[in-house]
Amino acid sequence: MTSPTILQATDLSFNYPERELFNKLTLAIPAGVTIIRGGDGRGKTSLIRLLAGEQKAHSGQLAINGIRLDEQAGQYKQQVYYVDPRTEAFDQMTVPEYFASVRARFPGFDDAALPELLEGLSLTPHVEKKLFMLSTGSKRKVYLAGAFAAGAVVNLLDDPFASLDKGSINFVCEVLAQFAEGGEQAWIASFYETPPEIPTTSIIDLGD
Ligand SMILES: Nc1ncnc2c1ncn2[C@@H]1O[C@H](COP(=O)(O)OP(=O)(O)OP(=O)(O)O)[C@@H](O)[C@H]1O
Repeated sequence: MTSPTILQATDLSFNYPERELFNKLTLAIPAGVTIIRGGDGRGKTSLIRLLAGEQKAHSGQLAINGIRLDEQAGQYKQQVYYVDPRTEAFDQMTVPEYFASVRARFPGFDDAALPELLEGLSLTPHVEKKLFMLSTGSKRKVYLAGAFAAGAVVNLLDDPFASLDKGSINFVCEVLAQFAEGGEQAWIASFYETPPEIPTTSIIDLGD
């Protein structure tokens, strides 16, 4: 059975002045887990930012469940969970305050999932800290926990294993494996190599 398309990209073109990245790229991303794989500098981060609506394509169209970014940007972005791992925008929030900000954006936020997510990602000792006090890995784990709880239609995870301990990587694999089993959410994660532990619905290969 083929899953219905959640995110449709049509004829997407995007280049940096000295680097051609995407030329009329068309993608039909279904529910489940889609891996963006590619070597250094192949454009994984750029593609994630384009799909999130954070980076404007030079031409082409994006739509989530028929809602087009160029026509209804607000409604398109309301369906997307994406956090730039380098952002300092949430640094002054505690972990619960960060989750409250995610809850405010996504009506399907799953409060009941939080204790298991915090435990599985070894975040429990850090919950009262502000984000700027956390290590790079712990901060990334807070953003991942936010994604897993948010209930967004489209979830974009840029290199979700980066800076994570082995136990947390295993936990991320387990959670993504659950999301791979259908549902109505698209999980789009970039990796240098396709992780064999995660059952994938589709692969976008940007080459080596
Ligand atoms: N703001 C920018 N201006 C110009 N070139 C850029 C910019 N951002 C990225 N690039 C270049 O575009 C290419 C793609 O970058 P991108 O970060 O999307 O790739 P990536 O696959 O995520 O790479 P990596 O795995 O190394 O993070 C790289 O060659 C990078 O140097």
